[in-house]
Amino acid sequence: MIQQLENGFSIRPISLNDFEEVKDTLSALTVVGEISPEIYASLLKYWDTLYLDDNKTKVYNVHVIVDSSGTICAVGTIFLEKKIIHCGGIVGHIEDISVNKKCQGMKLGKLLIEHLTNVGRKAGCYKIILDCDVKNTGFYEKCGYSNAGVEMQIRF
Ligand SMILES: CC(=O)SCCNC(=O)CCNC(=O)[C@H](O)C(C)(C)COP(=O)(O)OP(=O)(O)OC[C@H]1O[C@@H](n2cnc3c(N)ncnc32)[C@H](O)[C@@H]1OP(=O)(O)O
Repeated sequence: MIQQLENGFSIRPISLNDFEEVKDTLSALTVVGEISPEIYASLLKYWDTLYLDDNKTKVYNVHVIVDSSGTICAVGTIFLEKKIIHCGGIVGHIEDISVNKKCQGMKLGKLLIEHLTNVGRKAGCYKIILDCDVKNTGFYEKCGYSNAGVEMQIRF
């Protein structure tokens, strides 16, 4: 399931061996904190158990962009939520988008969003949504997204 992108980059689902590089790449987004290789492995195993009704489309699609040497440059997720409304429709949630600091500004973020959006479109999503900081709205607009409201949260 490796897909070639431009300039020697490619995109593929996350794998067990990606542990350290994915943590490093996610640190451009937020504090990753303590997570053991065992918990990482069980998370990947859990994601591998969840499929939509077609038994082919994964609910959790966590994908990485790698360069020609195989080094991870970006990571991002689309989670596919099956709903009651819209006739049992599917909403895609784009989450945890992070481009390694060394690779920012090289259009990898845009390629990643386009790829994940395509995963959602192919799965039959009637919409794809995401939360982001105001400073990133310009980036998502360049990816075809538009402002659709306000994020609310309660933190524990
Ligand atoms: C749902 C979520 O996870 S939101 C969290 C997003 N992630 C983060 O904030 C983590 C740290 N930042 C990053 O990982 C990256 O900088 C990202 C994901 C915001 C952008 O990825 P990059 O690879 O650096 O951006 P990319 O090179 O693809 O830029 C595509 C276009 O968007 C523009 N752009 C990039 N970032 C921004 C921004 N913050 N504001 C406005 N425009 C932007 C670029 O100039 C480019 O425009 P162009 O096509 O006209 O030349």
